[in-house]
Amino acid sequence: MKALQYLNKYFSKYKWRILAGLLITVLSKLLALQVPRIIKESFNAVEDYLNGTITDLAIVKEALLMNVLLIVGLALLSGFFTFLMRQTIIVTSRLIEFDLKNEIYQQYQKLSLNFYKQNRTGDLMNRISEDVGKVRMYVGPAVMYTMNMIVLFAVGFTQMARVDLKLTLYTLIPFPLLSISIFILSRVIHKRSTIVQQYLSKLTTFNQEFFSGINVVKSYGIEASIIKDFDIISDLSKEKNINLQKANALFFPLMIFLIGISNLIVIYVGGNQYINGEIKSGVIIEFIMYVNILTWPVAVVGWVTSMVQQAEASQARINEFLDQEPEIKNDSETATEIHGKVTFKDVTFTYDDTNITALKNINFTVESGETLAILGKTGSGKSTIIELISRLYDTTKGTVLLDDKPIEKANLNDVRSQIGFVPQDPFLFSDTIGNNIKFGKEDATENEIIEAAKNAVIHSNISDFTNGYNTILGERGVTLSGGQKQRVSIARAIIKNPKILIFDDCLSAVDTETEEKILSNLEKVSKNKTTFIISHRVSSAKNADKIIVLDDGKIIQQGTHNQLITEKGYYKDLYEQQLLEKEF
Ligand SMILES: Nc1ncnc2c1ncn2[C@@H]1O[C@H](COP(=O)(O)OP(=O)(O)OP(=O)(O)O)[C@@H](O)[C@H]1O
Repeated sequence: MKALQYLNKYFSKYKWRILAGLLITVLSKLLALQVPRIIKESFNAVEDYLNGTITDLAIVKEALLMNVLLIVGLALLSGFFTFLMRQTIIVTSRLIEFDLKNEIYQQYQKLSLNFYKQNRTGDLMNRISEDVGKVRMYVGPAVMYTMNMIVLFAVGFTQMARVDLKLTLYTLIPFPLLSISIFILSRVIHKRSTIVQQYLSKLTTFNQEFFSGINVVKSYGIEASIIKDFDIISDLSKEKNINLQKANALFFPLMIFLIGISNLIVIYVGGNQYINGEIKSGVIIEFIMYVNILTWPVAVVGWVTSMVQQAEASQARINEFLDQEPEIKNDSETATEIHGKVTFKDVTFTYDDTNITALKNINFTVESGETLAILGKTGSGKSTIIELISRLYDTTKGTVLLDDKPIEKANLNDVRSQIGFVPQDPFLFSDTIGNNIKFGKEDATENEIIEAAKNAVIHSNISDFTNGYNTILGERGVTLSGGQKQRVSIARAIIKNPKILIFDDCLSAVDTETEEKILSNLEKVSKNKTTFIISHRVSSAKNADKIIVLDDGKIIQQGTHNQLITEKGYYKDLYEQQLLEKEF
């Protein structure tokens, strides 16, 4: 129950609704439990007439009619209160479900990049949907059935004991057996449903990866082997589901069997008491009705226990994420004005998950408004530098300074809002092209969007689409080419008008002519902005104020284009090689 304590704050938030639910439950059950007594009185009246205690038939008939009307009235009222009970408690559980989902979602937004690397998407989705659903069963139905059971049992038992204590005790003999066996069965159901849940998670993750990689699957023609893998998981999932259903199927027969035993006891013991003249026949009918009313809450004990156990397991999984502190925290609440000077001072960085030291003792300074080009072989650490500037990670050793102060001291939101980042593999949302560009500046006007698109040399492509900037992208819309996606992503960064612009190898998918155009536009746009250009092409780097060349996480060359082409090394080789390629 420890994990579930987390939900107490929500119980406290909705305490008045829950208390109202409790009150309504008490009323509804008090009314429902009057019915057996009224039926007993009706039977007793008939019995009294038959054995001559009452002689006036009209009185008996009138009593019967009154009782029938009373029962109908009670049933209607009790039904109305049951409706209200569900309205209060189940609605409260939906409100708590809503709050909890929002809380998890907000936490997902806060958590750092590493968290997303360590956890699979299917798992993240399951915790916010399936697990929250299980927790809702605890805050809703489990609470409602528990209230129901306590009220029914307390009131029902008192009423029965008042009528006949001996018969009450006999009637209740099978009840502990009933609750113990249902408790055991519920544990089995719980274990099996946990396994079913795990397989559901595996299936979700499998499908999610398959749909994301559909291009690769189709182009490699490996559908058959994917189907085979899917069959294996889904076969196991089916087997586990059948196992669960076998246990579920035992639930009702077991309950009906034990109710039957209780009824037999009432008939046998009550029948003997009747023969001995200790009770009237109406009491037997009354007790049979109590047995049937009380069995359900007893049976529900096991079910509720299993619901609580499942909710406990789910809440523990949710807490695991909620308790995680974001690795990158915003330590400064005060606003920070960003000018854009970036300094790396003896920076070393090791990725936790792979233990790869991607940067080793890096030192450089880029003045505000300057452009730095970063070149180097693949895997040399270029993107890692960018990740440290955007504070997606913090350094392992050394310091990144922003405007001469450690970047950790700056307000994280201000840092990120002053960075326009174009990643290597741009991501566009399933939305219109215009909205994808506006993503960088929500209140951008149409003219600003067009201006940014022109600077990214994508405007004419967009204009060629029938719906222009209103063209929908993504699953149900147009698929852009790699180069077009890169340029929309560049427009998104430009429109933001940030102090720092970062282009991570984002011109790789455009031809050299378009690259030239974009670079010349960028020169205008990036005036007074600190700009980082990562590239494998000298053409992208040559106009930069500074160039650094990385190899295996270390700076092996730095200087300007004119300096580096005269220096023996990677840059000169690359320059000559690309010059030759151009000539051919
Ligand atoms: N998120 C990560 N987790 C663990 N290791 C990583 C991660 N990202 C990069 N690495 C490793 O760090 C090293 C540097 O990677 P980085 O992406 O910075 O290189 P790069 O120079 O940008 O390469 P490319 O030109 O191919 O984009 C590589 O060995 C890579 O495998």
